[in-house]
Amino acid sequence: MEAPLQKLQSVHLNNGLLLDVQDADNGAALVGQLPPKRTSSKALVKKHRAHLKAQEAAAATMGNNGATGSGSPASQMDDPRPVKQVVLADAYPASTRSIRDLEIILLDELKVETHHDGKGLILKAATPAYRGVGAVSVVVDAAGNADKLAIYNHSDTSLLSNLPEGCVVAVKEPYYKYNGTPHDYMICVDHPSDVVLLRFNDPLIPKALRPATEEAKAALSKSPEAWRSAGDMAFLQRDFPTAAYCYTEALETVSDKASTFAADVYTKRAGVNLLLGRYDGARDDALVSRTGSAATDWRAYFTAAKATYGLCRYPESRGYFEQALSLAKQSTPTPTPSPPPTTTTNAAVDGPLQREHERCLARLREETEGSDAAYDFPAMYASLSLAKNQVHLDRGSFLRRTAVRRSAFHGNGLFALEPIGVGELVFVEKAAFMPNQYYDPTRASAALYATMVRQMCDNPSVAVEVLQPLYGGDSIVRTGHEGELVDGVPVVDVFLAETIRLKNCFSAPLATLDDCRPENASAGASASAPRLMAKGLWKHASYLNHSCVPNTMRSFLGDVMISRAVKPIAAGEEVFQQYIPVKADVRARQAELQAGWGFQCICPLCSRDTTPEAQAGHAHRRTLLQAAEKLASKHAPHRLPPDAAVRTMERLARQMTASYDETSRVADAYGPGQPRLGLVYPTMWLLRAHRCRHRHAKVVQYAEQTLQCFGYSRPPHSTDGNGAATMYSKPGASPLHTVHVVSALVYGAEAHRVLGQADEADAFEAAARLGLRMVTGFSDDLEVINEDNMAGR
Ligand SMILES: C[S@@+](CC[C@H](N)C(=O)[O-])C[C@H]1O[C@@H](n2cnc3c(N)ncnc32)[C@H](O)[C@@H]1O
Repeated sequence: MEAPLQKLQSVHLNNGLLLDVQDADNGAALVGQLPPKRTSSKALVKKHRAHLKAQEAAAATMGNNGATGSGSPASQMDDPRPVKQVVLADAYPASTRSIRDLEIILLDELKVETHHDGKGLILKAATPAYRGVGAVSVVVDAAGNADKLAIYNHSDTSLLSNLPEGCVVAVKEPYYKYNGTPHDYMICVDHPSDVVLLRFNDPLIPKALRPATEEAKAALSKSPEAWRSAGDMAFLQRDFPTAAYCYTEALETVSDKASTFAADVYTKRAGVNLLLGRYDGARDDALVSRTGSAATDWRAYFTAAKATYGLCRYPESRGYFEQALSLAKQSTPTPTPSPPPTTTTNAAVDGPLQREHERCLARLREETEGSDAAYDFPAMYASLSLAKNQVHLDRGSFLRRTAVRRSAFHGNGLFALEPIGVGELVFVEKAAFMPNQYYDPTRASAALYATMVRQMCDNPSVAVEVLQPLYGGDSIVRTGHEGELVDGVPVVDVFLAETIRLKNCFSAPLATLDDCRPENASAGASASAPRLMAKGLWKHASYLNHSCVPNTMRSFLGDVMISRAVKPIAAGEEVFQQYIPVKADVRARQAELQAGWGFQCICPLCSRDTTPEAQAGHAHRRTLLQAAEKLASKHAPHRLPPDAAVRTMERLARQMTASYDETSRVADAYGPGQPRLGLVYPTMWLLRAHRCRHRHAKVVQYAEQTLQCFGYSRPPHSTDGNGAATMYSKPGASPLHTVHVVSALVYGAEAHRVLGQADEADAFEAAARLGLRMVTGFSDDLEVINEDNMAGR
């Protein structure tokens, strides 16, 4: 399999610099060939050491200068680790074969720009690694050949992320890359599962690569007890990856895996795995560590409960908590004789175990009840803080009202399992992955990719749940072995991870509620200063197909996505979301969907907008809209625009209305209940301009017109309190709900009240409150969208 040479880029997350842009043209002639000349081992090591020295010196100089800005060692400690940006054009699958089934070759057999299918390398790191976007070291093979090895995407929890000097690794089905300058090549490992750390006494290691020093030889003959002590030492130094490694060696070398010694080491490794976020391993180790004695087994179940809590598998976690509680009670049941008679002195039961169990029960309540009360959204909102790193909220996912089914639109979709009323929760989902990094889109994407890959490497079950089922485009190849353990590590295909990320991730503000405030709504919206958002992946929401006029709306509180119905949804009906805010111009929005997600939308809005009759008036309406936008750019509506500007905008709105009316006469388009999105902009401008001038009757007029532009009728009065829901529930209509609908309702209510029309004002206000809850996920505080709060801006 020969990959074409591509321009390869690496993105440095700390400063967004492109670090490694190569012009690969010089290497094109060498594709599939042995390199004409090899650099000697001595020269490679010398150059590498010089490079390391220069890096150290640069770091020391920056430190001495007291540099604390981005790029300084101090700031890099806090910054996310650099990450390689994978280039999908270069995609190749991860190896799914054991190193033991591959033909072992030598470095001088590697061909340039070639994936060596069916082949493997056994290599020893001859130098300490240089760490940038990956770990780069000089490696040697059994014949004494040397070359450079770069491994990317390794989790910090693995010793391989540092590629320590002296370690011996197996590289499966290696890719040999031309590095852009003459005679410069490198073995490039993108998939973390394509490289495996070998134990020093692994029979695969050729004699020439076996430990030479007395110290290393002594390590080979270390007793299980000595490995355990080494693990304890590393643990005390908080070097958890090394501790896990040592405990593993202790377990590999102990003869009786069922001994109390082994149980003790399993317990220790479970604890370390828990600290490292390797929850699958923590649970498995904890369960293996059971000895049949209640006095120790309650701890094993407690660890298993915490590990499965970390994986958000609350029913399983509750099971372990219950076992832990029951055993803990048995182990030290010392009832106190004096009152109260039922209390025990068991600190575990009364302390952390009980507390953690209750926390788990709270998650289960959220998952099953899914009510506003169970979640307490205002408390979630109040707890959010970027500065304090509080964006990951401790909450369960309420998913039971919807399920994945085959969709008539595309592949799988999400379907309602029961009727869902307007404004009700459709689902609430905690992100599977969402780094706490609110960046511009490129850096936020890189951060999400890195988080996904690391968490999947650390937890095979997570890799299976993501890499096997989620849609990743039509061209991606799956082997069916994603997440499977091969040579002790889960198969993680980083190109597949990236394409899944691309198709399924969502951008999330810290809180949608804050995004709705007029003073924030336009902030950071330009291309040169894009709005800062985190990117995350929500597994259940990944099944949502798009509609420009969807029946749900999403909002965010930290890493929790809230989905509410904006129309009544019948049992069995497909649930849709809007992937991106809908543009009035159908060609522009179709182009965006095609470019981002590869499909042509056929929702009711797009179907109508693309008929020949609708298209006939399209060019005219676009010209009118451009004129309206130009006028609005000169005169902000809330800053008392001159009369002439108001008259011009009214004329443009009339002309636009006439154009829609004309289309509506000849086709089933743009009638009542069908949005006229081109009119939204001028109508909203007029609504705000008249509000600013206190022309209340005009405000009412344009509030109603704005509602019509989105496909709604004015909210009816009702004595039973259902008027608001009625507005959003018109059968057969395909309206579009946005925060602008809420603004129109709020300003309409305000004007009605000033005009003494209390019933109308109440109806508008009730509809606004319901509408705002759907937009923000929970709040109906209309003060949030009051434009008066941004006076002077
Ligand atoms: C996040 S996935 C949605 C779930 C996907 N249908 C599945 O089978 O898992 C996004 C992909 O679904 C497809 N898709 C979403 N909405 C669509 C629509 N309205 N019409 C056609 N394809 C759609 C596109 O291929 C898009 O890249």
